Amino acid sequence: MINKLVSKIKKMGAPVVVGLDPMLNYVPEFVQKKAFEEYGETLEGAAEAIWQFNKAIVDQIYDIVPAVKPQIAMYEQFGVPGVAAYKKTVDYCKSKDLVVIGDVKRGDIGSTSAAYAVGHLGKVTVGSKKITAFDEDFATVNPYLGTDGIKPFVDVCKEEKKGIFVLVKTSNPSSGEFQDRLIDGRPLYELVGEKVAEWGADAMGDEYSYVGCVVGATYPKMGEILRKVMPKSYILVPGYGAQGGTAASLRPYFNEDGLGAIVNSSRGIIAAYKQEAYSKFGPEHFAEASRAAAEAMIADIASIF
Ligand SMILES: O=C(O)c1cc(=O)[nH]c(=O)n1[C@@H]1O[C@H](COP(=O)(O)O)[C@@H](O)[C@H]1O
Repeated sequence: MINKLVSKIKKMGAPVVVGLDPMLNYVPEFVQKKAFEEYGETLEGAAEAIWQFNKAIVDQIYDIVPAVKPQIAMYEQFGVPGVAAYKKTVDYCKSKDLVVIGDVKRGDIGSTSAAYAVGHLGKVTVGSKKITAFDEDFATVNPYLGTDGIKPFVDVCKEEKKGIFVLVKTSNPSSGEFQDRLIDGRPLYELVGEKVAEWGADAMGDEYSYVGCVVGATYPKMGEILRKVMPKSYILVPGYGAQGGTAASLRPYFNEDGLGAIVNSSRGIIAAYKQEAYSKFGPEHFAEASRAAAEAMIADIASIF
């Protein structure tokens, strides 16, 4: 999948991921109303509303961006119907040939990580059959439990030719509380970065490893250092747009050839119609506003090269 991701990025000239983080209050009234008429103001109604919202946006962006990143929390908040909407979204995006990064942020003791890895990236054994469950192309993984929490994911990635993005330096304001702490004089994020390079070394695609990492757009100096620490890992860069990250600071996350990083924006794209800059679209044309915002983001990032 890393090979497919890299080739789609090259073909489209767009190192951009659209984050599908559908909060109900981003879904225009008319979409909510229709879903509630059918299913009532219920979890099923909410799940239908976010699914219809996602579908309209995906139809507008699948030909200009290589990948999407559905954030499972936004679906899980609606319980079982929400998780069904997550799976429907994953399947629909794959049918449109988008690379799907499941933002599930898993990681546990080895045996539990193995179950997460199988459920999200691999195949689960049921009697004599092996069945895919969520079947995303990539998953985000939390490294706090160390090597035995990561290895089951890497094993499944090698089997299935899928990938993971390991949290190394997150975009949020408190990320330094633990991640910047010095251990033997070196920040923890750097030590995690070295581990990512090690975990990924024997799980190589053509140019990049199946093991990528996450480094927030809000910490560009660290992005520059981490690019060198993990030369073969693709960097998933969240924090552009709504969290204040700008294209101007993103050049060091990329390699010389313009590859090596992919930048996510969620709210900035999916709720674009609520922004002044895209207000001309109005709520009825929310998905066209998302396309315009994605085009603007692609142009903004292209301008740094
Ligand atoms: O793993 C992530 O994607 C992630 C890591 C990180 O350090 N910061 C971060 O914002 N994210 C996710 O990226 C998305 C950012 O959304 P926006 O701020 O709306 O663009 C959310 O789904 C976050 O959960």
